[in-house]
Amino acid sequence: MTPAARLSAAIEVIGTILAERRPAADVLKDWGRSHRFAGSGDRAALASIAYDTLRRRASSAWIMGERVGEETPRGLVLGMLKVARGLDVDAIAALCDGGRFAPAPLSDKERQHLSQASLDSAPAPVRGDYPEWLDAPLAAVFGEARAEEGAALAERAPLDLRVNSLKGDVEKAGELIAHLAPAPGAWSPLALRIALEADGKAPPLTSEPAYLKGLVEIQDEGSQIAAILAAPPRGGQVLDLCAGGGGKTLELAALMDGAGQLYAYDDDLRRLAPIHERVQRAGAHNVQVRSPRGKADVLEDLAGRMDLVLVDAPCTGTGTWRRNPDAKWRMRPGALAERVKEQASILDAAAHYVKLGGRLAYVTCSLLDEENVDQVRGFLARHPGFHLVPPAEAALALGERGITLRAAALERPEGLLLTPRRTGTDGFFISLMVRADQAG
Ligand SMILES: C[S@@+](CC[C@H](N)C(=O)[O-])C[C@H]1O[C@@H](n2cnc3c(N)ncnc32)[C@H](O)[C@@H]1O
Repeated sequence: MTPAARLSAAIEVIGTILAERRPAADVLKDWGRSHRFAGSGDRAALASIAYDTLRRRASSAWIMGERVGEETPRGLVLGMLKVARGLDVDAIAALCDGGRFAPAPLSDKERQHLSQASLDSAPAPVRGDYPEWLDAPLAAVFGEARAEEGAALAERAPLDLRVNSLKGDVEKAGELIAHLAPAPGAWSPLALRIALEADGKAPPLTSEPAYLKGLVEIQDEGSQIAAILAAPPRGGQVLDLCAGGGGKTLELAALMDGAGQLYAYDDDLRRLAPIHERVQRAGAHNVQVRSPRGKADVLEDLAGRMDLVLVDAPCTGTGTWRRNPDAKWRMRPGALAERVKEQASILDAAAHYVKLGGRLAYVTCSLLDEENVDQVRGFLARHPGFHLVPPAEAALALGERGITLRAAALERPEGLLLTPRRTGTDGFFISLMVRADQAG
């Protein structure tokens, strides 16, 4: 396919994503199935145009004189070429030459917008590329910086790896994947960062021997920091209550040096399923997966026994918009209210497993106070036996890097908030509490 034909295909795909409100990945997969002639390079280029357009939806629409919700797929893609890829009007016109598979030539109005419009006077939700209804919640957290925070969340995310210390060290991993030019992480001593290719494509990491042998895992550095700050004690008893596919479970196991016992639970059997194979691959022998079994209480024997309970809570995922740009436009106020309710109930359940002197780590990949500091305040009010661990103390788990992390992150008494703009990671909130009183 020519670059112009890829552009036409992207306009069609964006039209379907917006009209049917379906996840971009599904629509792109369907497109690939019904266009078998397209090669992997075409599919990757198309995905890259579609995701960049979704990342910059509000600013792309603004540039073309349109508004989110009333915009045209063509306007969005053309606007994106200017705001995200920096193409000038002549370069865009050259792609839209009206040829057989190319988009129609630019109209005078489109030419005018592409050559003259700017984001300078645009409101924060446009400059930050997020839905208008989230302006007030984001302003409550970031104030005047919300547009810059949003803009950083509208960038492409790098590919972060975590070296599995149960299988080897950073040097060994670095040698095995030297051809991918990994750079050390800024905070996590076991993080390696791989730059994306020009079109935003990530290398096929899961086919690398280092991955197949369990020496490296794919994990955003923010997620890595969350598990490090949770500081699972070596030889201790730890419960990962919302383990999902086991991203943090594997890291906790490595931080525990494979000693002690780590229980991994998730109330969704399907989400938990990949953990079995991942635990094997990682050589994480101290992990015991507790799968839900109908109404049976599969964690009953752990009550009051845990040195650490990690609640990596279900959340709106506002901190991961770089990786899921279509999710930010699908998010609705009702979903936020729903997550807040779930989080409070999971936190209450988690308290039950923490032993006296044990800790509760609350983590979300959300940026919103409702899911973060408010949630922690609510929990402490309902559970007076728990006290906050000051973020300064929690950050000590990172040694000297903890000092710079605190300076970079948004620090509140309840915890630390990492963001792409501040820490170059996905957005993560991390709060630590200790059970100081039997009352719980
Ligand atoms: C943010 S994800 C976990 C990601 C995972 N810890 C990782 O690092 O890959 C949140 C998880 O919480 C699970 N969950 C939701 N409600 C739950 C509940 N009441 N008890 C346990 N897990 C729950 C969801 O199924 C989901 O897998």
